[in-house]
Amino acid sequence: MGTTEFSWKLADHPKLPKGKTIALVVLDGWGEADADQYNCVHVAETPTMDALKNGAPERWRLIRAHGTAVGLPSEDDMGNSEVGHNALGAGRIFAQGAKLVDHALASGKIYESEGFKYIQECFDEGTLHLVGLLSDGGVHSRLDQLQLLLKGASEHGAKRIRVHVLTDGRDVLDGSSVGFAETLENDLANLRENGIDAQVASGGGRMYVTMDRYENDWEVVKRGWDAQVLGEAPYKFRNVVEAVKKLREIPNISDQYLPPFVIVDESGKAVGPVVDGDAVVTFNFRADRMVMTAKAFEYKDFDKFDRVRFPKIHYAGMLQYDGELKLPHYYLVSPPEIERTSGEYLVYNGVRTFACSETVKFGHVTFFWNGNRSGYFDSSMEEYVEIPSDSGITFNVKPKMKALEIAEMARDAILSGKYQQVRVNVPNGDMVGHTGDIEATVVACKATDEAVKIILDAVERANGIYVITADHGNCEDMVKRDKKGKPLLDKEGNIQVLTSHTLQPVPIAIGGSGLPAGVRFRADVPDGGLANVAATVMNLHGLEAPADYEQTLIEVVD
Ligand SMILES: O=C(O)[C@H](O)COP(=O)(O)O
Ligand SMILES: [Mn+2]
Ligand SMILES: [Mn+2]
Repeated sequence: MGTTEFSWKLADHPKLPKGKTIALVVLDGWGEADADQYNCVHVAETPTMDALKNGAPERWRLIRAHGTAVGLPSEDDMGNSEVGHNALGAGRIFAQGAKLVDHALASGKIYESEGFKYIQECFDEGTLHLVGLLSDGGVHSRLDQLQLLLKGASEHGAKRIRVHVLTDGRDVLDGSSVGFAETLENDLANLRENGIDAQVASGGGRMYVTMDRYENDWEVVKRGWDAQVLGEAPYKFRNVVEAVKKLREIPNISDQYLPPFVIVDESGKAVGPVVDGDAVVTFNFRADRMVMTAKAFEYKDFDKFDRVRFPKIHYAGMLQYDGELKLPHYYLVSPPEIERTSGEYLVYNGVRTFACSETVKFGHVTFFWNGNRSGYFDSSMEEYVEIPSDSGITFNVKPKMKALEIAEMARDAILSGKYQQVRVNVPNGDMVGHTGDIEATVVACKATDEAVKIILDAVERANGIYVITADHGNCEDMVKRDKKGKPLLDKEGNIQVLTSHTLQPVPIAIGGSGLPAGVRFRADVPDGGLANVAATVMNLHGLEAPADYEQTLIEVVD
């Protein structure tokens, strides 16, 4: 077999010119669904997006954004930002964390990993702490994986286990945390019957405790640290089911935002603070919302908040969360090796890139886009700008978020003539969609559309090209439905609001005054998905995509 030497240099596209400015816009959580009153894209005034859809059928289409198209275990798995932006940026489909963890647990290989052996060293004398999101959402973690890990760890020598739960209600229905807590309690009771001292030790809602991302608000991580490590929290309960039920009674408190609590014994003492000699595993496989906590557990020098105590522990992540920082050092399952991403190719092929979003999505168009790698490939060729997000609020309060600021930043970057790729994420449809506030989500969709308009106007002025797409669905369907698509009602006859992502496809539109005539979507890639976008964009930059990238969505007809 002959080998050709690897080169970062890409061949020129035979028909498309180099040097065009491309605006690459990802509308977070913006899928395509049938029109009804729970489809906020439909309800909102969205003239710009409507014009793209209704204007040029050969330059607007739908692409797949969930399930196997983005490396998830099954077609029942909704898409999410991590796998979506990984696919968009890398141009290929990688088996993702959810799937890799499934395999490692099923084969037992997880227990042979260096990471597991490292935490196992603490099992004789210390406690094993498992910290993570308690739901079957499959976006950051999965309950069945936690269950297997609990069983496997006890079979591999863990004698004392403490679980620190984060309630969800964002990737799953609000209120479902009670059921997940009951299931977990039941599993831990079974372990206790088998002589393992296993209990829930602390908890809190994922958006208020521990799972912040991109350093938006370290207070969130601190609340988790205080409850999990120090055993201190404003609420104390004897068991997790009671905790979740009682805290949900607080007005305006949902699963996502439960305040931190600790479980105490009959004398009021926390049952599971983390102390010297313990092992800690963060069992989420998804990276973004574990990086900050991983730093708190791992870094000796740390100044983001006062940890009060920094116990000598053995810490491992379910996966390694940041490939560049090698964080954490120990992990139970190797993450997908997402290399040779489109961003890295571009810097070797003379394409200057500008990437921007607000804090809550900033890492999506940088870190996720580049294969879960922080930092620049080449700072002389790239500029990443983060617009600070509002913190300490739920985004239904300010549903316009920073869409306008992001669009203006993109506009200025396009008009500056300094960049050939201007890449942004507009977060509103997703971030407001997750609150379950339908009225606010309609406002979010309108704001998104206005942002797109600003960017398209700049593209026209710069004689550039636009590629408008999304990473997965969310705001286009805000109600839980039965198999026939009919909204499901709860016992009181109210609709069940869907705070999570969806299984819907997402739109992709191309155009702009700089788009050469004759460029259109091919008809022979009907199953195209997010991973086909990278080759498409490379073509629009006048480059052929690497041979192993998923095929381009476009052709040029004479
Ligand atoms: O982390 C979150 O906010 C949700 O679990 C998933 O949303 P995202 O994948 O759009 O970030
Ligand atoms: Mn997203
Ligand atoms: Mn989301």
